[in-house]
Amino acid sequence: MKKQDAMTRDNAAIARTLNEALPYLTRYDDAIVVIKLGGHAMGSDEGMASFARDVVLMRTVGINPVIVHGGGPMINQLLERLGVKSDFVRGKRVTDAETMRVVEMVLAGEVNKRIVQAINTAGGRAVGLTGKDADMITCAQDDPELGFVGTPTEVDPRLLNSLFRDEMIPVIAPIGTGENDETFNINGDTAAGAIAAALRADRLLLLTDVAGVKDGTGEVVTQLTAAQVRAMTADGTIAGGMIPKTETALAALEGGVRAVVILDGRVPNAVLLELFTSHGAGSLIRLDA
Ligand SMILES: Nc1ncnc2c1ncn2[C@@H]1O[C@H](COP(=O)(O)OP(=O)(O)O)[C@@H](O)[C@H]1O
Ligand SMILES: CC(=O)N[C@@H](CCC(=O)OP(=O)(O)O)C(=O)O
Repeated sequence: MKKQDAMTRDNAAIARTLNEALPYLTRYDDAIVVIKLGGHAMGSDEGMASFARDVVLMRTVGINPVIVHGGGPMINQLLERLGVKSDFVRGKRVTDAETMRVVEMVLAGEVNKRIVQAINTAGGRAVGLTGKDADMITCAQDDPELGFVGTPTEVDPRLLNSLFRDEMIPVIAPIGTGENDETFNINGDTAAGAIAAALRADRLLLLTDVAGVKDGTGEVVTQLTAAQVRAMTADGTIAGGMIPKTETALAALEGGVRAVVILDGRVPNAVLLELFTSHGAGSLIRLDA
């Protein structure tokens, strides 16, 4: 095929894609979409740049995106370099005072700023925060056995709402403050769920490293009700790292989030596929059918 013909064909495909996205673009106008970006879903620099462009595109078409990130693997790397041993109990990091310092340095410093910079390079205006800023996330201690691990008891969304008015993109590290001024380490999924509930978000997207919630035969279930999730947890189909994710999903739905999607963040343009096409990319969970 001649070069000119190929270009005409590519341009036609782009135009058709934009045309087909129109119903979705109008559906999500002014919607609040909270995206949890886990450490495992944060791949190469190209992957991060592509994710950042997706987020800027969302903002450009009138969505209010909020990024809540993890960074477990990056915390592990620094702890290892410092020779600090780290254990997990039921998916949560046992966090003593020294570990907490490292967690805050890595999440609020390195990881948060990497995402902020990628979004700004892509043409957005991202603002990096932790739950400490403007007293956004107040925590109670989770289980004393876990040390400085917190469960959000109150999320104040006012700062986020003012950022939306100025079309800025909040990027939030999962760290909160305790009633006695402690610094708490929050599981990234839990923090994203609590923030989404406080915002009554239209969507909470949990980006992970599997295609979605799988049934007993290993097939991804594309639509799930809260009742189905409970049944699949009770019979052991949902296990391991998927448990905190589905628990977060149910808590967020009960807190007023309209729908939660668990999807593979490593798939290029996963967020756009989910929001703007009929090929929803993962498992959509709602309270009722
Ligand atoms: N029913 C299920 N469907 C999909 N994944 C499941 C299921 N049950 C357990 N899992 C496990 O949950 C993992 C996702 O959790 P996790 O590794 O903690 O994600 P992340 O690091 O992105 O937070 C999957 O890689 C898979 O091994
Ligand atoms: C309490 C707790 O476990 N906090 C997590 C916070 C980071 C996180 O959640 O990172 P991922 O999303 O990449 O797993 C931790 O210390 O690893």
